Amino acid sequence: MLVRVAAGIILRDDSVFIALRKSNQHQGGLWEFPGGKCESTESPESALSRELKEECGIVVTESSFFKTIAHDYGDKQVELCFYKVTKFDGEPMGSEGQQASWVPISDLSSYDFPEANKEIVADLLLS
Ligand SMILES: Nc1nc2c([nH]c(=O)n2[C@H]2C[C@H](O)[C@@H](COP(=O)(O)OP(=O)(O)OP(=O)(O)O)O2)c(=O)[nH]1
Ligand SMILES: [Mg+2]
Repeated sequence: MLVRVAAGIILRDDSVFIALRKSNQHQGGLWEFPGGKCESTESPESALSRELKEECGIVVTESSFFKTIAHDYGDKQVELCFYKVTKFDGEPMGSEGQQASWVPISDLSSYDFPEANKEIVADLLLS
């Protein structure tokens, strides 16, 4: 099963907004950049805006494509399109009851992310 996912690296000053995946979800208990699956005819940009509205309550007003990462989890193959979200309306929160918070980019290595995110986290730590 291959799923296309759009995820937002929501940035403000030197911090990034991350959320904890619920224990019953795939890769549960790990931190993520909020986002979700692209619907069949949906562009990644549209999926990003829709998912960040649903999951974090923000309206994306400026974003730029960062990187695509393909990863095989064995039970699931994902193609993750990461976008940097640099402007948005509203204050992000965990709208679906998930734990979420702003963390300094320099602290990202203290959080456990899914395997597919390791390269992105490394890129951010270097930037
Ligand atoms: N959103 C997000 N998903 C990630 C990241 N890293 C990573 O491996 N994934 C994987 C976990 C899931 O298999 C998939 C995303 O699916 P999802 O569960 O967020 O999708 P969704 O929001 O549409 O959720 P649902 O309604 O189908 O439960 O991508 C990440 O940083 N952000
Ligand atoms: Mg999601």
